[in-house]
Amino acid sequence: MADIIIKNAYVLTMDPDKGDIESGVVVIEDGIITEVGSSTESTAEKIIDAREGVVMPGLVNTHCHAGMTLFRGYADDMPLKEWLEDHIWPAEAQAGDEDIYGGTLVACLEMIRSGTTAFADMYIHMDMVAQAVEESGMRAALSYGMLDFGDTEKADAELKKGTEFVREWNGKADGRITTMYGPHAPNTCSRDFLIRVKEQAVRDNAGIHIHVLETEAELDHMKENFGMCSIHFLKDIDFWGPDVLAAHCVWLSDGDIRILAEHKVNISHNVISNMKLASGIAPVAKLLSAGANVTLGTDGCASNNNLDMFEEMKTAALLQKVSTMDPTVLPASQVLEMATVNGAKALSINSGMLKEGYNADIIIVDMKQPHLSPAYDIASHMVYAANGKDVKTTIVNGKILMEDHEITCLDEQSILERMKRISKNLVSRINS
Ligand SMILES: CSC[C@H]1O[C@@H](n2cnc3c(O)ncnc32)[C@H](O)[C@@H]1O
Ligand SMILES: [Zn+2]
Repeated sequence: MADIIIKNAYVLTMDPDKGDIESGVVVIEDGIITEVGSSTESTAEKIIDAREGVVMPGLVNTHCHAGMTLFRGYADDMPLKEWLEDHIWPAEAQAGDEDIYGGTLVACLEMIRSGTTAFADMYIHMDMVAQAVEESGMRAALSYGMLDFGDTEKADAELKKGTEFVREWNGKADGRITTMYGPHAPNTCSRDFLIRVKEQAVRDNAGIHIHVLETEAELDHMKENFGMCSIHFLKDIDFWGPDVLAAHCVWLSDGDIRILAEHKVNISHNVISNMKLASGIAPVAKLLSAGANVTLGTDGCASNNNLDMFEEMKTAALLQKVSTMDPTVLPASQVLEMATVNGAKALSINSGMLKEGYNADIIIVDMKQPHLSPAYDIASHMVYAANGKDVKTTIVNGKILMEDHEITCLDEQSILERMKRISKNLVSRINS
């Protein structure tokens, strides 16, 4: 007998071999999708009637700092350097284990509610982040964010912490947690440190998550100090490869785009954060044309200021169209691919499609709503008309984390109460 059968659904499989199914079923057993389309199986522990709903793969958020829900609305309307150096970093220095744990739980609630089933995170107090992810039921690729600023003692300590985290948590939570190395950026990590991180990641067979060319200031810094941009600098030290997840990638030349595509680097496009911090417009249409694996991420809550991947999809499509003055770029189907199939590939997880043998990371979107009516083209609605609040059911690894808008995996009220308490205490510590 199956664990879950979802029936009577419009199934947006994202599987190119199968396409969409008007009224089909998805069967789940032991956390894995065992059938999609039609099924001979009619009994299951749980049957979900998804009539008037769209069943699709959960969205994959490829760049996040989940604990930063703590700083949602804390420092707005300024450029990255000032935002980080004068506000966020001093505030993070005051945050402790309890704060990051509480902030990450809020992020998990927000992501589950808005249809994200997996995310890549780079942050601090990572044992607490991993504990929160384990409890939430979500899937995540976690990395401890390391900065050395050229200080060799700090570099040693940071790499030790990063390595311990990678080794301790990889494969934990029934395989839902995987780990990566997280050197912060080429302008906050020294050349030697980045070389050591790459060597360590290769030894541990782990991926690397890094911010790259987010701002023009980074480009200027790299040119002044190394005579080349971050993309060429990282190429020079043999850093690039399909194991790397590069967030932002805004300030790219055509040559940089070729390097990223040739080395099969995964790129996380963080359009809303880039717009809010006025960092610039990433050349996403060109990256996709060059064959790069472009995915979507929200970045942290302090530069977005939410974790809704539906907003990210729509904004990514619209900004590329208007900035290239070409309405044909980033059509809805391609944006959906970025948020599902491409994201799963970047995190090396067997998710992102509804297909036999894939992880049962699935969401159901409620279509019985004025803003989704009529429904000629489901992909169009998912990108241009829907939002995170339309997600009514979220399943990860075959476990229901939200059903009919009701969170089933976490105690939502107590998490929100905890956030009130910890944020108040944190701000009073920062201001004292
Ligand atoms: C050391 S953990 C990660 C580190 O990154 C900071 N951060 C958050 N958003 C951004 C961004 O857009 N660019 C660069 N760094 C960012 C976060 O506050 C943590 O300190
Ligand atoms: Zn970031």
